[in-house]
Amino acid sequence: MTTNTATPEKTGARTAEAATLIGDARERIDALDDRIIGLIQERMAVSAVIQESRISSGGRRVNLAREMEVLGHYRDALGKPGTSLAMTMLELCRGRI
Ligand SMILES: C=C(O[C@@H]1C=C(C(=O)O)C=C[C@H]1O)C(=O)O
Repeated sequence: MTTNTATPEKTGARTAEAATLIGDARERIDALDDRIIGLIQERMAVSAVIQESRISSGGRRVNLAREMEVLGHYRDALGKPGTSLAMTMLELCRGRI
């Protein structure tokens, strides 16, 4: 746990109270981002196992029908930007196509 040293200068807040609140919330965001990055790295590893297994069996790395399901899942949950997020994540997991 880091000590909150947020100042109005660092946060854009106009009062010390708002700066403290923003500093605390930014610490939570940084912790969430660390967890999100960890989950993405875990997803990349699981995806690699699937891709390697398929390639070893004579198949292709990419399965577009499955990717459409993944894209739809993110779009349903997050709207149009969810599709962009899922496309970036798929690129992280299987490279550029
Ligand atoms: C992981 C798979 O392989 C590839 C990677 C995907 C993914 O990371 O979600 C989805 C489809 C495939 O292009 C899979 O087929 O499930």
